[in-house]
Amino acid sequence: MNAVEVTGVSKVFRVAKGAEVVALDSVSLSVVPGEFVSLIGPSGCGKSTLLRLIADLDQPTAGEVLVFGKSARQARIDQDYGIAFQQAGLLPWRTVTGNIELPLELHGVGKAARRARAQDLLALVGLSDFADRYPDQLSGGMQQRVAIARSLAESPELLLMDEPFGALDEMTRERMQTELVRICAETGAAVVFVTHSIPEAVYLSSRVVVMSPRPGRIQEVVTVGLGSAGTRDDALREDAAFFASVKAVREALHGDAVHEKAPHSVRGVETR
Ligand SMILES: Nc1ncnc2c1ncn2[C@@H]1O[C@H](COP(=O)(O)OP(=O)(O)OP(=O)(O)O)[C@@H](O)[C@H]1O
Repeated sequence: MNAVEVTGVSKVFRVAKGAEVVALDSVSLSVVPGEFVSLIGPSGCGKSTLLRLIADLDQPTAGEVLVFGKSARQARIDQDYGIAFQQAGLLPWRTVTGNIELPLELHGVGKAARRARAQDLLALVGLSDFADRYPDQLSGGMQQRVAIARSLAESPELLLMDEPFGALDEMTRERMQTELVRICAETGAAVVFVTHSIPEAVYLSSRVVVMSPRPGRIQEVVTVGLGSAGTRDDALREDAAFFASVKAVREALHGDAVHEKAPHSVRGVETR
């Protein structure tokens, strides 16, 4: 059974004066268990919309979204996935441990079990020494690591991540990417990951889904053959195979620019 099955999904937003924005048009995508899939594409191509539909934070205008064979709504009710978005979204009045324990607390997990789980997760993201700090006492990168730990609290088999490293400096970002790959290898979670960074998408993913805007469609899916998550380390960033995949994704994105130009020139000819 697929972790995510998106079939023929369209999303139309009604905006001012009856106008419509076709954010997604007939998008289909399958993500198998344990697979890391990135969504990349120009601003406004519908990446966040697609992730929000999978997370049932919004509903499709047409088509179907299944998560582990259930409706998106049922999967949300059953908390079948963890979510980490760009803003860490931590509760400022709770300690790091309190934030990580929150989803467990909401599901009635006992105090001792919650504490033990939080300690494991803090070790996993390298923040054991910061368990009793408050979010505003941490750097942005540390806060995002806490958010990732929280998204992993219930050992989800699926993580939905929308630019979780977007605000980080390049060095912290690369370290976080390495940590995320390690975490996924350890937990076997599938991931749907939205990013603007080609190297980030290539480093993390087994497949990179390249999207195009107006209307948002899947333009190309680039398979990245860089080995399993467990074998990906920093040396990979200097590897010829890595650069080849970066080039393939870049070309897929540039293909979009070529497609966009063509109709304009045709229209120009028609109006003359
Ligand atoms: N709630 C909304 N109401 C109206 N239009 C929306 C809404 N949410 C998204 N859109 C529109 O849908 C399109 C896709 O937006 P979305 O945020 O999914 O793109 P994106 O690829 O994630 O962009 P970015 O890379 O800039 O984050 C855009 O044209 C956006 O303006």
